[in-house]
Amino acid sequence: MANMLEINELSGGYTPKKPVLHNVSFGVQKQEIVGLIGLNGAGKSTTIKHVLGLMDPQSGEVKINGLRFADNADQYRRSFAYIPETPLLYDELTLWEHLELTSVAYGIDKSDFEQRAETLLKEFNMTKMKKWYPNHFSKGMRQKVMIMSAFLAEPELYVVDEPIVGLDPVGIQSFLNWISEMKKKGAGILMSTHILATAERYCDRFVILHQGKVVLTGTLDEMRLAIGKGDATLDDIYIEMTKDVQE
Ligand SMILES: Nc1ncnc2c1ncn2[C@@H]1O[C@H](COP(=O)(O)OP(=O)(O)OP(=O)(O)O)[C@@H](O)[C@H]1O
Repeated sequence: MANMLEINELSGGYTPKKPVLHNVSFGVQKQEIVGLIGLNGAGKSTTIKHVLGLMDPQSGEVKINGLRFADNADQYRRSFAYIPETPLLYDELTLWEHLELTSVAYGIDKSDFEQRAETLLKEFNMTKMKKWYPNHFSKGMRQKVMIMSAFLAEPELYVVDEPIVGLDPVGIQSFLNWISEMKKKGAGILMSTHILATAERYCDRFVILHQGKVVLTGTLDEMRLAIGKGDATLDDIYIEMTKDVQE
């Protein structure tokens, strides 16, 4: 199956003289969750910034459905939703207004919007906070606004950076159920996380980044085969791969 998100030989970073990413290549297909994992500073967020179109590749390319950000920024942006690690909210907008803003940005019609928004508010236990402003939200509630906004858009691709840190166990379960449901409906998901036990259960494939390079990629079984340890957990594989490169 063709990749929906395609990263080809991407090198990039914050200054041209010192790239952070070196020839990174991987893809995300429809109906799969790909876990992007690596140590602090490995380059996960930098990869995500390139996918979002916030940074230009120094070489190589990033395409969503065959389109680069530079080809058509509006169309490119509308094909994905991003759930950031740190929630970014507007102090002067209520929770409901945040959701409305998302629906306008993604061109969702009013009746679809209202039905989806009410369902999400119920799922994430936020119905009674509909008219609240962000300064009354806890950290987890702020994160839920970002999550609900992304799910409201129902994009083809979800780009998710550490989504469950700060959520309570019920919120985590709602997030994981919903993301699995979106996958079943055809979405592709790129998820960066340090929570390996969850990644192992929910991701179909993994990309292990180390020092800005892809050091291993594949399903859990493919990675086990690659390191020659048939019963390795994702933790074991991760430690093995980052240890090898450090030596
Ligand atoms: N704004 C920036 N300007 C310059 N260098 C940066 C900037 N942000 C990150 N870096 C550098 O890029 C490299 C990769 O960082 P990145 O944030 O992509 O890592 P990460 O894998 O997301 O780490 P973490 O798990 O800690 O979030 C690091 O060496 C970091 O110091």
